[in-house]
Amino acid sequence: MTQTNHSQQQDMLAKTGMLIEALPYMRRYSGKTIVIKFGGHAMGEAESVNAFAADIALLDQVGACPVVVHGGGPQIGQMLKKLEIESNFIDGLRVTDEATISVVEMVLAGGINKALAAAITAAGGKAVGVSGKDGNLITARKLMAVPKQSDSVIEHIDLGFVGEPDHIDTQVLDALKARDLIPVVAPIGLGADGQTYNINADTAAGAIAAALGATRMIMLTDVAGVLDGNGKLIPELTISQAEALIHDGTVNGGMIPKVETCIEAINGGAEAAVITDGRAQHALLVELFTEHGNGTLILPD
Ligand SMILES: Nc1ncnc2c1ncn2[C@@H]1O[C@H](COP(=O)(O)OP(=O)(O)O)[C@@H](O)[C@H]1O
Ligand SMILES: CC(=O)N[C@@H](CCC(=O)OP(=O)(O)O)C(=O)O
Repeated sequence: MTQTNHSQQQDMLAKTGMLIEALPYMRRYSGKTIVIKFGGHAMGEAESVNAFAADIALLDQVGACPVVVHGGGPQIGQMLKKLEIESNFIDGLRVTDEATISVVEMVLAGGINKALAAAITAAGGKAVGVSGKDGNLITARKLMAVPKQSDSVIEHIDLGFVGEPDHIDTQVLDALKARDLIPVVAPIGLGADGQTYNINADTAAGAIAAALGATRMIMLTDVAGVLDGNGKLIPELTISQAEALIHDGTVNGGMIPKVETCIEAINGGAEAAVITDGRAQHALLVELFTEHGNGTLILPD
């Protein structure tokens, strides 16, 4: 036997071992809905999109029901810059005027949504891209920014066409899932007033996970998960423990809305949520098909 054949054989044996270890977890998620939020930062280059797409196709092939909700903040920013449209964020939300909402919809629903559905399909899954405007999936209401006290005057901040989900109609998702099609959702909502709203992708994923009663909502971001005061990953948190970390300031900045969204998703009907690093290779598969996963698992109390 040549050296190459020997090492190929070793490699195959290692892969088989991994497969055998993963089998019970694959069974655990068979027929279960997994909502995955794929953020614009986690997307990075085409390579990361293709790797993510392959993981989603595999999840589908082993019998789980993945539902992808994607972001695209950095990509929207690039397009706005190209078009010389100024863009500002308040508390992590993009102030969205009329010109901006057209660009947001074009980039999310027109560009990223279709590219992601095509990548998953090319990887062997059959994905269908929709936006929250399709089949009343996300009915949105204008998001009223939390008023801030400044010199005892309450400042109301108008974010323009930024919305929050008012109602999720799961019919479109249920129909796709029933035909073994993988839904890929762009976080755009339609108001009862006919207005198109820009919705933060984390918020949209949380609302969809709650409405579907998902077994897991997995948020792929660019940190390992929720970190403690020493920067060490916390593998598991109950809702009360997560709330305490927000309260004492350990969880701050962009991690606050992420953890809050996980808590809301669980309180709304999802079984558990995970925050993990989407840049790590096969983050999704490691999370679901190994005993301890690799991020922070948030569970009900
Ligand atoms: N306790 C914490 N654990 C992990 N990240 C934290 C924590 N507190 C604040 N953060 C910050 O939150 C960021 C993640 O939020 P954000 O940048 O909004 O993610 P995304 O772009 O994926 O939506 C981290 O990069 C980190 O700087
Ligand atoms: C209201 C609001 O801020 N919407 C976001 C929607 C995209 C998003 O959330 O993308 P990431 O997950 O990549 O950040 C935006 O316009 O950037």
